[in-house]
Amino acid sequence: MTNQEFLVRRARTSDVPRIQALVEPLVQQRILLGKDLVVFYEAVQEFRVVEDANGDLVGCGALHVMWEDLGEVRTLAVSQDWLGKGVGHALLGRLEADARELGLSRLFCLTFEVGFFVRHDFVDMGSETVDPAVYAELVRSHDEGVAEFLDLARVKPNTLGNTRMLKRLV
Ligand SMILES: CC(=O)SCCNC(=O)CCNC(=O)[C@H](O)C(C)(C)COP(=O)(O)OP(=O)(O)OC[C@H]1O[C@@H](n2cnc3c(N)ncnc32)[C@H](O)[C@@H]1OP(=O)(O)O
Repeated sequence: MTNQEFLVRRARTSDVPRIQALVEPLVQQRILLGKDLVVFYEAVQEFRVVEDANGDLVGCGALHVMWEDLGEVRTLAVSQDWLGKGVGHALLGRLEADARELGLSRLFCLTFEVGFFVRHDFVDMGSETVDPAVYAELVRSHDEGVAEFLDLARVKPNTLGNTRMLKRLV
């Protein structure tokens, strides 16, 4: 355990059903986008999870690389019983460390939890996007998160009410 209460670790394939179960109530509330199990398995290397002293999975979060310098924090979720106990902070810190290790300098997220991310030095992107040459490359992606980053019209239903936020890693 990294402290007496919980451990942040890399996800394993055996965690995937528990990650989906953790996220499901938030999908029902339209806070997070629903994903099929196969999509979670394909992304398992992107995930960090938090387990409590009983080995129960109480949090998850993922880092998705979009471009040379750019990544996205995805599927950051903490179970109801563990909210406000530093699990989200620990997960985001680990994902940021992963991002630095990969050589990224900017982190994107799309969220309703603006206060939490502001307190972690994310800022509202407004209508900011990227330079035209990079835009032309990114727009070729089939990934929904990239489309959300670019603020494309086809993903407006996903972004409605959410805030596009960015953090520059130093
Ligand atoms: C990119 C995306 O995935 S966007 C989606 C973001 N996720 C969601 O919207 C899903 C729903 N929300 C959640 O699951 C959670 O609210 C999260 C992930 C946003 C935050 O998770 P939490 O574990 O509650 O965060 P954490 O406990 O670190 O911080 C929340 C507050 O708890 C308090 N807190 C932090 N550590 C402790 C602690 N050790 N003891 C008591 N309280 C604490 C602080 O007041 C903190 O406030 P701060 O934001 O000013 O630092």
